[in-house]
Amino acid sequence: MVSEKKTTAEQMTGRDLSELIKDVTKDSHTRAENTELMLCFQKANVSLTQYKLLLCSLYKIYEALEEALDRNSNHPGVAPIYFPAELARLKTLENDLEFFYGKDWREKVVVPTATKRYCHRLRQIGKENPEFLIAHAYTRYLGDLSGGQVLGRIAQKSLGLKSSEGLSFFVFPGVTSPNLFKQLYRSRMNSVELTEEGKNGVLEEAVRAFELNIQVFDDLQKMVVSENTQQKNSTLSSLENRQQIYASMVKTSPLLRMVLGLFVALATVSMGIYAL
Ligand code: HEM
Repeated sequence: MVSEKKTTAEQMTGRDLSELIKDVTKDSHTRAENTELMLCFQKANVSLTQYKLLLCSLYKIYEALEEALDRNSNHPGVAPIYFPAELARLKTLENDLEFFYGKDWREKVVVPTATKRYCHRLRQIGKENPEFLIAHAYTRYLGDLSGGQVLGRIAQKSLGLKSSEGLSFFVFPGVTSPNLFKQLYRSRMNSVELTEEGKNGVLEEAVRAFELNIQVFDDLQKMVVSENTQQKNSTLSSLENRQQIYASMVKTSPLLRMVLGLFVALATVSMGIYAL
């Protein structure tokens, strides 16, 4: 289920991890780009609800990812790709959430089941297979430094935000050139010593990481649809309530009925005079 594109031992021989990981996640990347949420971004059609819900989930995901990376920063499978000063996103997400939700944002963070599942997996491998964190760090950070940069500009335009308020997640002050940094990151990934089994494990984990992201985007989109439906229903029901109140007022008050009758008669006569 996890390995979408099996990489044979022959195909793997002599190839760097950074090349292999890009190869095995190619189809997953296309699927992630084509989720409804990501398509909304690409069409510059992101609503504030969508963006705020995405920030909540990213906050929980980076909290779990960065906790696991920090705890394993000396592990030989993690140390070479550990770049907290350049990459850490947790603080930026806290700032953005405070901007949108206010001081008590922590009480307002809501996430779907898929996000909880993703965080659970991150905590689990942090304890059991820290070298698999390479796959998750690659999927998130290199994605943020690639398509993520365009998504930030689109979000700013879609939401009509001034400056970078609410968008610090997309800004990497410690990375002067995303392309150069990605090259360095790839070379560090390639320097990690892994057995064939370990390498395969990382590749499978990368496909899983994309899958977990896709599930989060799909769940978030369902939440957005259900929030919009709830809002529509509550607008409709308040309209219905108002209509019922007017109707019962007319029914119960003879005076009001008389005034309304007089008003209708006057309007009819005025229209008649106007027509002459
Ligand atoms: C609107 C959605 C997206 C667009 C337009 C987009 C676009 C891109 C582009 C243009 C690149 C650079 C490709 C290259 O250098 O060859 C890239 C790389 C990457 N993207 Fe995305 N992306 C999107 C969504 C995602 C998502 C959702 C993830 C992961 C959850 C992701 C993960 C990555 C990764 C890991 C890379 C680095 C690939 C590598 O160099 O090995 N992307 N993306």
